[in-house]
Amino acid sequence: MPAPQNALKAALDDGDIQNGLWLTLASGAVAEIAGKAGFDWCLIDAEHGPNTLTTIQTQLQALAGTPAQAVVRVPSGEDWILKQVLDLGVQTVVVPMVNTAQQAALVASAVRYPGQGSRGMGATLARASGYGEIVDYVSSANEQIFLFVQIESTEAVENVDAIAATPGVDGIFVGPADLSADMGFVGQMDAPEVIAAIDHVYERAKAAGKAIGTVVFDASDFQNQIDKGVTFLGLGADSFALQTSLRTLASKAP
Ligand SMILES: O=C(O)C(=O)C[C@H](O)[C@@H](O)CO
Repeated sequence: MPAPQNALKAALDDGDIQNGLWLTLASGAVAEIAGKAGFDWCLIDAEHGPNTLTTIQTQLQALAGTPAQAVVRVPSGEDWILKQVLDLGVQTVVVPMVNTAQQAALVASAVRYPGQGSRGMGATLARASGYGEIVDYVSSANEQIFLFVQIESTEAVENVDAIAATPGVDGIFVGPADLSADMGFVGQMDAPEVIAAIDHVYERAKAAGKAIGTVVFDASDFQNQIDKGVTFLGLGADSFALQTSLRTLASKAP
């Protein structure tokens, strides 16, 4: 029995648009609600969300019972955290703050087993292999991994061609908040200079044949992103609960 097929990878490899939600609340219940809502994917954010390996596992278990595919953004591209997260069973990972081709190569190596990388051997006892049930996991896992690296600094934009050309990098994810801040436009993700840099990254990622991802919080921008070639599109976050609460209060009888 081989590793489970990564349906999100298959869809992105086909160029299909995949809409998702950012999970920032580290809640299994919220992950389950979001997974049932109809998103193609739900991303467990361990960079900015208050997540531990235990909360990541809980959310993966919750999402397993829903149609949504699970994605994890790790806090950083260090091999030890990638190993632990992959052993929990996720197959699509987003790595923040990748600024050079050298960093991209190290991350690409960390997410695949020897032959294509240097991922540590431990999954035969872990959730990723069904605690040993998937006897061919190690020999089939590499091909089901989908790695997004984040371009979110001026340095990364300058290096985007080399990063995108790195073997094992499957997608290029633009972090508009961090990129704009690094460019000197803190909080101004729609500054013309920022938009121009993002458009450049999109064009170079397309030229390299890589999937393009980003996350936006303004519904009026969704189609614009898709028109530019984004297929892995975050439409918001679970912290929308606040917005829903405010709208509910605003609609109450006087
Ligand atoms: O820099 C960014 O923008 C991202 O990487 C996405 C944010 O971290 C996410 O929390 C949405 O603001």
